[in-house]
Amino acid sequence: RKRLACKDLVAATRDRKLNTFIQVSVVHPAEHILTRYSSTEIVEGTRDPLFLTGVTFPPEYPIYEETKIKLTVYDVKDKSQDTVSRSFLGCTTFRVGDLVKSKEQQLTLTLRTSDGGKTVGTIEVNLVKMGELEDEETDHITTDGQDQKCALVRECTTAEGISGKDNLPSLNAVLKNPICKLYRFPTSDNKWMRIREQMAETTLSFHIPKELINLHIKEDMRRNQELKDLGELAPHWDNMRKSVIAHCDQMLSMYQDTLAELGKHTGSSFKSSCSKGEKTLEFIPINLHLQRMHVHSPRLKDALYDVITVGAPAAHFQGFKNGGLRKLLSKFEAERRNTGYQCIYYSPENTAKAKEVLSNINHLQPLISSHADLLLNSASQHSPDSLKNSLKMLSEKTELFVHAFKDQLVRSALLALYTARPGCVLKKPAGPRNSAEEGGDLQHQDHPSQIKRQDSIPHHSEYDEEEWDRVWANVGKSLNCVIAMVDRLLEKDSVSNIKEGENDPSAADCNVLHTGGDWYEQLYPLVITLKDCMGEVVTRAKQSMAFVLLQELACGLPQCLMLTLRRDIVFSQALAGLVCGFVIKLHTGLRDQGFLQQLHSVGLLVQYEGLLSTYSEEAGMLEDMAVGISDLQKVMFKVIEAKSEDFLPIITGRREHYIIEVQLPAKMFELLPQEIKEGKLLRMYPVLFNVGINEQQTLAERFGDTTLQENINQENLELLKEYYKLFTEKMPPDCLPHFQEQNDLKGLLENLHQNIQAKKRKNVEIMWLAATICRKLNGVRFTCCKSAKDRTSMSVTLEQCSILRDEHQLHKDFFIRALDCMRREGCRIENVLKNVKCRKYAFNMIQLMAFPKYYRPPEGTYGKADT
Ligand SMILES: O=P(O)(O)O[C@H]1[C@H](O)[C@@H](O)[C@H](O)[C@H](O)[C@@H]1OP(=O)(O)O
Repeated sequence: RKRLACKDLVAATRDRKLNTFIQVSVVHPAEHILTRYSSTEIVEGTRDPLFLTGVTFPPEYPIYEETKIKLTVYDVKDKSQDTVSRSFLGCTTFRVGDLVKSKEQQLTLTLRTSDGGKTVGTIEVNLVKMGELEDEETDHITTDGQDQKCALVRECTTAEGISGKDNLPSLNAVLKNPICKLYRFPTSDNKWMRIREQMAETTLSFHIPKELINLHIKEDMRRNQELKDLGELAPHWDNMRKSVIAHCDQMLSMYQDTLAELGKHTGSSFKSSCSKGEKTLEFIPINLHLQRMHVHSPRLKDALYDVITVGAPAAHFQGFKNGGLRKLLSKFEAERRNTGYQCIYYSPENTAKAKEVLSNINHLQPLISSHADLLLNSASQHSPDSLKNSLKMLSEKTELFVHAFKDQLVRSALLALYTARPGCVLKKPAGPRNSAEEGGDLQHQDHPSQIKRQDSIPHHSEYDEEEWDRVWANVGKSLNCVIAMVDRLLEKDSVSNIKEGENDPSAADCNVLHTGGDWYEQLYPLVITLKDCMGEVVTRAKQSMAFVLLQELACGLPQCLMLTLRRDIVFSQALAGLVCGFVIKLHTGLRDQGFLQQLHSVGLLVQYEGLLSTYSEEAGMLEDMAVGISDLQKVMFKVIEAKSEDFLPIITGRREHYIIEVQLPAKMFELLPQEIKEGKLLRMYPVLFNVGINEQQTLAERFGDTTLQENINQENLELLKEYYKLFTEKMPPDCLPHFQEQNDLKGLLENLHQNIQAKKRKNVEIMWLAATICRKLNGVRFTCCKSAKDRTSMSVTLEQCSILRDEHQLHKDFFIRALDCMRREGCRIENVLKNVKCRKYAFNMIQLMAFPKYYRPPEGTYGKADT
């Protein structure tokens, strides 16, 4: 065991009890400058203080044998003040080399007054190691007296400290600038547990938004082109199209500008709380970090607890004057449906379908075309096996293609488009039709062709309804011709092989030369016909679907584009967090077969704890956040083997459907179950529970409205129950670590249900229950407030200490001390510093009075900070 301790502290006035802390400073050999490095917590009312907080030196920190460490002990007079008033008690200095080379790696030093004269106590210095780190080259220095203890740790704080050696490259690509803190807390049986708290930012904060914006640009450019390719339209529709394209182009250049700005960004990979409102950083999540607690307790296996902390995904630059996405989207949809516009109303489902059809076309057409070329290639090589294979692929893809258009929407949109062509005069309006059936409803104000809205889409006497069926069926027919021809060629080939083989075994080879050209020539015209027929279908279907999109855009310009932008911004922030959570979870669960099975057979639970109030602006943030999190359901993950040293995730897809490919080095990829290796898409189950805790929430409860929070919690409880149901259906009954756990989970869910129903004020029990359920279900935990700085810090530290109490036997008398230690000297105060360049949580007394008791930080750690 290795540590460092001080003893028998002397106070200026004999009868005064001491409130002490130790400040650790470093004297670099070359510079001879004293650099304040860190401090322990304050221990009150004793000359034999017991310090729980430790200090760590990152590996890149220049510490050598000649480096000197100065330990200064202070007595705190009044810590309630903004600047803690303290008086110097004594200090001592030692060389790191002396400690490292000492017997048992321990030094006992004398604490002296500043003039170097009077002895005021002693300090004992030791090196300590922690759990799994034992093998690593990490020196730990702790201070420890009979009763006075303080841990100083020299250890790794690169991602290695977070990831373990095996995971290094792929996690290193993602986690950056880690900060480590060490604590030692007593257990209820008077042993010591060691806790390493870590916090790291992630390159994904920028990488994911950039990838996403890139995809939006491509998607929107394609859509703008599709609008242009709609062909000739009657003046009414043409003007509409012009206006839509002008707006869309403007939007596109905004996305391009944002991407260019983000491209210039170098340096740190996190967006600070102060940059929330910056236009160019709109898509970047606020203050995104991994918060990890590594517990090493006697006789128990080491345990890791991760929480991703991030500011609520919200469109701060656009503001919250009119609320957030939840309200804005439903309001917009209602307006679009009810107000008369000069366009056709398609439901959101139909619009989504149109986008899906377009995306299928764009995906399948080039695929079919390349399979058709491969078929011709096989024909020219006269290779029966490869001919069969190419035909199989071609048939499969063509069937998918034909299937993609089997939709009433395409049919009705073709008619609608027909009526929008120049010179179309509708002679014989048909009887009223069900607009839902048709997939569209013409909303008319002063339409040139005199269509009345209530008439829906009328039939045009000259419109040949069957034409589409013919064009569409031609694809199938021409594929059948190709199949028949291939069959014939193969049949002929085998017959001639037998005949020629009977005469001369080498004749089969000659056959290639004689008939190779034949195969190609005979198939070529049929393949061209297939491509032509497909081209015909593609042009029509694309135009009809683009016409549906034109309606969507035209119906609500410019709000609809602003809403898309807002949703993209919020989604981008949420996705960056999710990808970070997924990557880390995958790395930590790589050797847990149960988890991996759960991942591919059920999917991943992602639980968000929201601390936003339902009052004023934060209500708007919560509305944004709820939609952003729910939109994550559209995301699927896939794990792939990395082919290079670039391990960053790759995104493909479009707004309604994204696939994130996470890359693992070969060695780690090998550990995965076959299903995941084969590229099975992994589903996400995001849930959000919010409990406002601050003074604004008090206002909401007294004078405002809390239904937003109640509705969100209720809806998400249903989602959580669904996930649990799936989990019990798909996983073997003994998959949970403890046999009791199944029942525990049921009880916890019931308890959560009751707490949500209870409508109690600031019912933080909801958060604890939801988080516990998430941990038991192997989920990814998130904690969010406006900027993930103050309230989030209170919540994650409380969660950490509660876990230590409930799962690791933290001595109950030390619960509050441990909590205060973490808040005063832990990673989260560093997070505050990182964000606002000041070590103060941005709370005042009045605010804190409104907080639930355990969410209040210790005296002296909060106050006015310029946020
Ligand atoms: O990290 P937060 O809790 O969202 O920070 C709040 C803080 O809770 C509040 O007391 C303070 O007045 C500020 O509004 C903080 O938000 P910032 O986003 O300004 O850091």
